[in-house]
Amino acid sequence: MRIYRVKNYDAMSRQAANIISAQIILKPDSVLGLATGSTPIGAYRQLIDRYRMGDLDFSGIRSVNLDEYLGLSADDPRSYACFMRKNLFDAINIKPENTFIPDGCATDPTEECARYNQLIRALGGIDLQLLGIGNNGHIGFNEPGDCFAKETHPVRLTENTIAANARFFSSVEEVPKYAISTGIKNIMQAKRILLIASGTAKAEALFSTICGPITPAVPASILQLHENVTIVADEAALALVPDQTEEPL
Ligand SMILES: O=P(O)(O)OC[C@H]1O[C@](O)(CO)[C@@H](O)[C@@H]1O
Repeated sequence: MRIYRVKNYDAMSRQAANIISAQIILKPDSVLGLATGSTPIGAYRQLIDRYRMGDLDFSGIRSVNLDEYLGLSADDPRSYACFMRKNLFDAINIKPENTFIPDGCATDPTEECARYNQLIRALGGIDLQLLGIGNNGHIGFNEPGDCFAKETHPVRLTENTIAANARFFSSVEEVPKYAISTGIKNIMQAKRILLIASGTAKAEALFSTICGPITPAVPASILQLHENVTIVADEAALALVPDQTEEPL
């Protein structure tokens, strides 16, 4: 694991964008695994700025998102499909037909999961998987449990996640209770993983991820077994992790 300890959210966003930009430049037809939530928004803004400056070209990039709420259509402003259009896709030259997100309105979620797994395989796998982390240690919507979830699957969200994500809805009651998430196996099969985190709310989860035992009770702890993981996190998020700083690129 390579850990970059940076000052704050802006520095985290810049450093994450540096890594994603390098991936795009070195492999213009990369498959990027993308994440939602507040954490990646700054990195997405950086990528948009670099695209506008003429420094990045997304025309050959394919993207697969980690997850989607069940019951929200791609047009629903609260869906992750809408989040991605608003925060990244509509502002860059990625081809809409090259962006993939599980269908939250699939009539048969299990079938949708199988289709999504097949899609990731057909794309040749994920070159760089961007991850945020839930304050309970979840990655994607892989919630703490008794075993590591495998491939894309329907999930019941924990009360913790529902409460944490209520800020994107008008009330906690509106937050969907179920989602479709790619699994730990999909994530672990990515060639490279970039996990980003900011703020004290993530400190315990990050400590357990990096320093704790590998356990499905902390889904992100499995990342200790991946050979190419980079964590970019700010001082607040890394407050409990002993300092072994590497200088940012
Ligand atoms: O970046 P945030 O908003 O703290 O969310 C953290 C995590 O929670 C999710 O948004 C899902 O709850 C993940 O996609 C994300 O990695």
